[in-house]
Amino acid sequence: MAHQLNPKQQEAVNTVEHPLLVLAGAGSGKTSVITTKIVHLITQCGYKASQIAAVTFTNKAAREMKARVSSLLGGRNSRGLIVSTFHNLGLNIIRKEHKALNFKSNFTIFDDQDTLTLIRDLCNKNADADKSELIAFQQKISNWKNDLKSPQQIINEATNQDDLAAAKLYEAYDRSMRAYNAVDFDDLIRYPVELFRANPDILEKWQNKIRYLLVDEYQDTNTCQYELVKLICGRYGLFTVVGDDDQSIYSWRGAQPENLALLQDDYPNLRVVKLEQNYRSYGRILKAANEVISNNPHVFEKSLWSDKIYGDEIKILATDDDINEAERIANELLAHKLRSATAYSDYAILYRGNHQSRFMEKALIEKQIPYKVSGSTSFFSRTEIKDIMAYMRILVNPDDDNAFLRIVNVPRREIGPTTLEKLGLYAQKRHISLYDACFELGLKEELHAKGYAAIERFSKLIARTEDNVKRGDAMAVIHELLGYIGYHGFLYDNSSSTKAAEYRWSNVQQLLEWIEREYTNAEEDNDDNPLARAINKLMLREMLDRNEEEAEANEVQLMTLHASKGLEFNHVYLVGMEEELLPHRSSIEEDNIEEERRLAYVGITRAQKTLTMSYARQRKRYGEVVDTEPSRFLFEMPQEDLMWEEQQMPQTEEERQEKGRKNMDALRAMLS
Ligand SMILES: Nc1ncnc2c1ncn2[C@@H]1O[C@H](COP(=O)(O)OP(=O)(O)OP(=O)(O)O)[C@@H](O)[C@H]1O
Ligand SMILES: [Mg+2]
Repeated sequence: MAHQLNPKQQEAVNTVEHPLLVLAGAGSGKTSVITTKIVHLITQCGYKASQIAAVTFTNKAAREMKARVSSLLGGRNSRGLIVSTFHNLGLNIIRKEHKALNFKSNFTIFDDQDTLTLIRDLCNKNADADKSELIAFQQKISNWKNDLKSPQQIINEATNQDDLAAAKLYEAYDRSMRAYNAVDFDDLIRYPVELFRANPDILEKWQNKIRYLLVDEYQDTNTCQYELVKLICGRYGLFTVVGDDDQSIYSWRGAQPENLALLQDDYPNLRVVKLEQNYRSYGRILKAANEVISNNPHVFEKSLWSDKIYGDEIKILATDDDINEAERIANELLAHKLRSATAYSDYAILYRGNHQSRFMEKALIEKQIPYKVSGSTSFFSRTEIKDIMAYMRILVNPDDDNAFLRIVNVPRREIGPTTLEKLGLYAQKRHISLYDACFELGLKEELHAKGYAAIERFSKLIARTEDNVKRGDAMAVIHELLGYIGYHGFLYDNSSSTKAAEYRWSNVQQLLEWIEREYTNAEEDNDDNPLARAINKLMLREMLDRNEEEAEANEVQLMTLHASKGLEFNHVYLVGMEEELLPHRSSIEEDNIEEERRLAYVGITRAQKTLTMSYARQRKRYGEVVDTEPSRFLFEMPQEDLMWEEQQMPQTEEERQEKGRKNMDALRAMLS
């Protein structure tokens, strides 16, 4: 299965003494270079596997890479090889260096929802306050962290009252996170960077450990991640990074394609290798992709060619509405499968936003087509999973107030909002966590007897369980806890049907299995807090991806365009090709079409053999049915390679002119 590398790829693999950037378009074998290079370093250059770290973008990609390396190494040892995401690498560093960072070993990871709750509390807003303002704050804080700015710096830089207020909020946020013994996703990168900057000895230790670093999807690293790369690689810059500026799709997380250019400044001895042969897609698909992306301005000129066959025309389905679109796609897929004797796993359905999967799933279920939705949030954003995770989090870190609030009344314990408010005030006054406040004598005087009794029952239950976890078989204790609180029955009382309840309960079982597996691993590593380690790992959604791995059976893959990065499928369906969906409305408003075009480029280049696209003429948006327009990107593709199911017949004169203008623009762009 190992293929012969072309000379350029070989050059990239052999360049070991210089920092190296591989800059190349989709499907040109960048990831293959990384995999082969790891093997080369171990077998030809005297590196131990444990001295090499490779950073990928998703856990799924990390797993695939690890498996690939192991198989290429044959019998040789790949023990200690680090292949992980930036966040997992950061988590590892924090875990090992938590003392220097002033965290307790049982620190928790807050997800976006947790941090939003915290921000809401800090702003003194109630639960149904307008979210958009809070999200804006959340985004601001995230940006500051990614730019490695401390709260103090931001406060000093503030020039008006609004800025100052936001800066103060950042400071309060930071303090609270410390108090909770918690970190957020941005901290997973920021803290290692701060740690390394402040402690040369710790940095040296890590530099000695990681002797060679490889980074995939480099175009999506942000300032903070780049800083981490620079610190780990030190002066000599023993690294290989590979990327494609045309696939940069995370600007909203602070990714800067300019980092590609920065490398040259920071490492004057940088070597650059460009790859130009695409090994993935049939000619027509590659041509369409190239033409769409040629509408973006380019810093780095690239040209991709393929010696594969030209392939079928790209089909464009015109459908009535979202439901019809889903049914049509399911039918098309089934018909294609019957005609060409393929497996379900040869197919992927890609979309712009997670919400688009709903109708798709329904249609697939009706046709009994096995499928798998992969993505970063679906499983872990389920209520039952969040509930159980909150129980787990409070067991490993009782100071986690968000977890406390999530489950204090789940299942119902008759603890009313007034009681909670008083508890909150009390804890705030005393600068302690909600959980600790439960045990203070002073609290009793503040609460009604009934409220206090309920709080006491709850806190004692947690204390008892925590104690039992420490003493013995944590998993048995957890199962017992769920039995005791009657979570199973609670699900039945709170689900729309028995079937829904069963499904939710099976999710809980699934989660417990994952926890158990991680717990056992941690125990085998003699971790002094195995449950904490297991829960933290889960918080990083790693288990969700593992679920995908198990399911890599014979199933159609459903995912967002963002999640599809780096992957490839024989037959790709790109749905919802409409204005305001792809390109997304917010990007149109912000005049950020280029990023949307890159997203379309990522989608198109996932396809190996066939590509089908669809749009709906009407779609439900925020509860309202609206008329839609086919995406401008459809008109940017070479029209001779498309097979429109329906001739585009604009209705009014105005529409006709608009269409004509679009077509002309597209044509001009193609010719230029
Ligand atoms: N020299 C080669 N000969 C034959 N096939 C190759 C060669 N190099 C890579 N491939 C195959 O081409 C496909 C694309 O490779 P790979 O995923 O490494 O590309 P990539 O540049 O990382 O793509 P993306 O930009 O989408 O991440 C894979 O199926 C890979 O096995
Ligand atoms: Mg790749």
